[in-house]
Amino acid sequence: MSAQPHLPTPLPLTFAVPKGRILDEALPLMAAAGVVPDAEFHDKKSRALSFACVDSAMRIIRVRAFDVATFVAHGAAQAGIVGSDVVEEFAYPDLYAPVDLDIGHCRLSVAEPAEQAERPTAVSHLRVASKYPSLTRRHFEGMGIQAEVVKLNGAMELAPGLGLASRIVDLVSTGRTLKDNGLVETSVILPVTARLIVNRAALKTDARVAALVERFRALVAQRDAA
Ligand SMILES: Nc1ncnc2c1ncn2[C@@H]1O[C@H](COP(=O)(O)OP(=O)(O)OP(=O)(O)O)[C@@H](O)[C@H]1O
Ligand SMILES: O=P(O)(O)OC[C@H]1O[C@H](OP(=O)(O)OP(=O)(O)O)[C@H](O)[C@@H]1O
Repeated sequence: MSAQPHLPTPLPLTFAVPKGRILDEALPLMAAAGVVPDAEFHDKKSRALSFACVDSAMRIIRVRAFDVATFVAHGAAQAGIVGSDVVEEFAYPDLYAPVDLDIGHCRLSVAEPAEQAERPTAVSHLRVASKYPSLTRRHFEGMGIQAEVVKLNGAMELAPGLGLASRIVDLVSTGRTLKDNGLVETSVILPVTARLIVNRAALKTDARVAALVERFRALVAQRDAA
């Protein structure tokens, strides 16, 4: 009898998720698609960032939302879940977002102080505070305005009152944060939902990635039909 050829064990498929607010809505969908992290993932005291899965051929990494896209675009993770705001901001050519998961609904909007919005003036240049420099520049360019973006990572709403910028571009959900900081939404740049994202090369070369996309696709179709 001839010996079986020794085939290398494939590395676990790495699935990246953001650590914050999308996660609660994403976990049930992931579970239905067979992406189930082990108990340590839910242990608040654990400082681990990478977790085994019930399916030992997978692992989950938990990173910041913007970094989910970076890990997947560079092939360090093969798939993940992230908001379309992040997908559009980076526009990585190697990142493909094949499934709209219809969770994590919000919008990327321009906002400014209420009293300023009441007296609009024509301008050719603006200073805008945002975590989204690329989307911000593109939006204002489309209006013939050159936007100088002051990059902030949070608490954007403080910028106009403190003279850092005349406007902000930030995510809005209930509108409460804008209201409580004396700002009004003046235009919507992008409606946002969470997407399943995959690395394009991995999709072509790893059948497990294509199978994962099909499972998420089927789940979303099933939910839409219900
Ligand atoms: N009201 C909201 N504010 C911010 N993000 C929202 C909101 N509603 C939905 N989202 C989605 O959640 C994403 C942020 O996800 P999450 O909070 O999981 O990330 P995070 O890694 O904790 O973020 P950060 O890096 O800012 O700490 C946004 O990119 C967006 O797609
Ligand atoms: O319209 P709302 O329902 O008020 O939500 C919008 C707020 O939520 C997000 O901040 P988040 O709470 O994620 O904190 P962050 O400033 O750390 O991003 C976003 O940046 C807004 O500040």
